[in-house]
Amino acid sequence: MSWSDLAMNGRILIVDDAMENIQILHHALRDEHDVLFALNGEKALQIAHNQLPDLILLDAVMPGMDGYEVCAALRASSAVRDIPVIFVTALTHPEDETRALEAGAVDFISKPFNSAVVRARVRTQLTIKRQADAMRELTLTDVLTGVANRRSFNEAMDNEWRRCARAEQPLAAIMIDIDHFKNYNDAYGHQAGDHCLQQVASAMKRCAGRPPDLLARYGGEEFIILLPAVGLDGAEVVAKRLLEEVRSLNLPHCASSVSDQVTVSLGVAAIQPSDDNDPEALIRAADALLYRAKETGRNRYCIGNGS
Ligand SMILES: Nc1nc2c(ncn2[C@@H]2O[C@H](COP(=O)(O)OP(=O)(O)OP(=O)(O)O)[C@@H](O)[C@H]2O)c(=O)[nH]1
Repeated sequence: MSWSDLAMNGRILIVDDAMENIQILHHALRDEHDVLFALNGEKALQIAHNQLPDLILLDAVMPGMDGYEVCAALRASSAVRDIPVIFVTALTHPEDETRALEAGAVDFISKPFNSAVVRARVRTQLTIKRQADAMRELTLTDVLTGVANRRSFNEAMDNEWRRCARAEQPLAAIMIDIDHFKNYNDAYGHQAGDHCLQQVASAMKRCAGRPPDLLARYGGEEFIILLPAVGLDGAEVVAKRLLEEVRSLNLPHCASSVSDQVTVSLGVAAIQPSDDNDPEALIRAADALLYRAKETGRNRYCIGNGS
């Protein structure tokens, strides 16, 4: 993607209580972007959460929830906190502009505005937003396999833990380790080892691909899958599929005592998150069960409840 691409084809939400103002902005932006609109603050928040626009153009003065309140509500929600907001308003005092910026807006445009200036400012903010998204993606992704990294996993675990505790739903984790991977590296070389990790990661991704499921690289050749709202029975289904999917890669492993192909061992645990336990309990349980799977022959899963 080039610099200029970063500034185009955004999803822009226009929020204004006057339809004619929306129409003018829509006219200014429609050739470069996908435009959504809302006639009040409540609707704007709903659309922001459901459609995750790249940028919001927000009127300050509206009946009911005004622009400042909308901005504060956006900033208070982690799902939409990073969507940049540009105020577009008939207010012109420096205090109004200051208040908007203090509420979290990234820019402030006074009406009447010039369409070319609005387009240029939207392009600038869109570019910044996309650069920030790309940076964030980099900090959360494992470079070799493209799956989530440990930091990303920790964030997801905290969120899902709280979500499952509130909803009184279970949370399952599967810890996965490639069998005799040191021998694999020694036999085939480190580069082949890297390639093996990539293929095993892709295979595992196919087994746990529903939106709340998360596959992460937990350590060198150790992976973890988090399965929100899944109990032990569901996790066992995923574990069986994982073993099968890795076997069906048919990757030769001449230095394994278990099989002539690459295999994995799994520790499968589930827990009911609450105030009386913590994420570590689930990880510890999955890790102990993985250890047991290794001890009892590898190329298998061991399963149990977290305490
Ligand atoms: N190629 C490659 N190897 C890695 C990477 N990260 C870790 N490893 C290797 O993974 C191996 C892990 O070996 P061990 O933890 O001793 O375990 P193992 O040989 O898999 O044996 P078991 O787990 O007991 O079946 C080490 O040799 C690490 O060097 C990586 O990114 N690329």
